[in-house]
Amino acid sequence: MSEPVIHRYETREALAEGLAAGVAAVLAGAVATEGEARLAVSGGSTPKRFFERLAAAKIDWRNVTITLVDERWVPEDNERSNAAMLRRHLLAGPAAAARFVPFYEPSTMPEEVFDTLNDRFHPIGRRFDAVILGMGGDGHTASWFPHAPGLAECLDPATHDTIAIVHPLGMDEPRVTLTLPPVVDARFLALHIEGEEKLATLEAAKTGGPVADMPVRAVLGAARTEPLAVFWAP
Ligand SMILES: O=C1O[C@H](COP(=O)(O)O)[C@@H](O)[C@H](O)[C@H]1O
Repeated sequence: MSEPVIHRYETREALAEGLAAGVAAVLAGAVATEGEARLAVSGGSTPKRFFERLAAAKIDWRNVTITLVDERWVPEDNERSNAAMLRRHLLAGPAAAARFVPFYEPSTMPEEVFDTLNDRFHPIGRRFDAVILGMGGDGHTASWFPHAPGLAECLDPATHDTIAIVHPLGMDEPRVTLTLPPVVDARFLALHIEGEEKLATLEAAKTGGPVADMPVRAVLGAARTEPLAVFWAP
């Protein structure tokens, strides 16, 4: 397990500014050298401020592809949709010119459209210029929930699938998520967390133990040239 580098900010605003500046530099660099850039971001509530700062970055968004790290299996008119949150906070202003690749397809269960989604994500999933993860208080990241049916498929380092389906215990909604390889193969990999409680969760994950108890350990334990960058503010 390589030690993550923790970037501590005094405020959530300063964190959003700092993370957005870093991600914008990575994307601009990829556009300049390769003609295009690929970014995967998390959903939930934490990234909103960061999205709004990033959306204003002066880069050639027409050559940037953005997708989610994971999605709740709900249509975009549902308030729990990560895609809807991303459209509101990131695909606004200059960043509206980016190409967005969503997970959700109308169907009752994601299993019905797994092949379509896997084919959709395969070309962009290897390899991302930047992946920004979030984390829940239970140690889940992406939609890798502790002991969830589907977790083993998510975390298989040898899988050729870019996405996996998860059925988190105690939740009605299925999830669709990137698998471990496209996440840990990202050029720039960051974990964006806020609050003392999440810092304590990260510290608990770092002490070691079963990955299925705290799936964020799969990221902490991945062999990478660059260490995981943690962006934290109280
Ligand atoms: O459900 C999810 O939760 C995590 C953490 O969300 P937050 O609201 O605590 O920031 C998020 O990273 C993930 O993308 C999302 O689907």
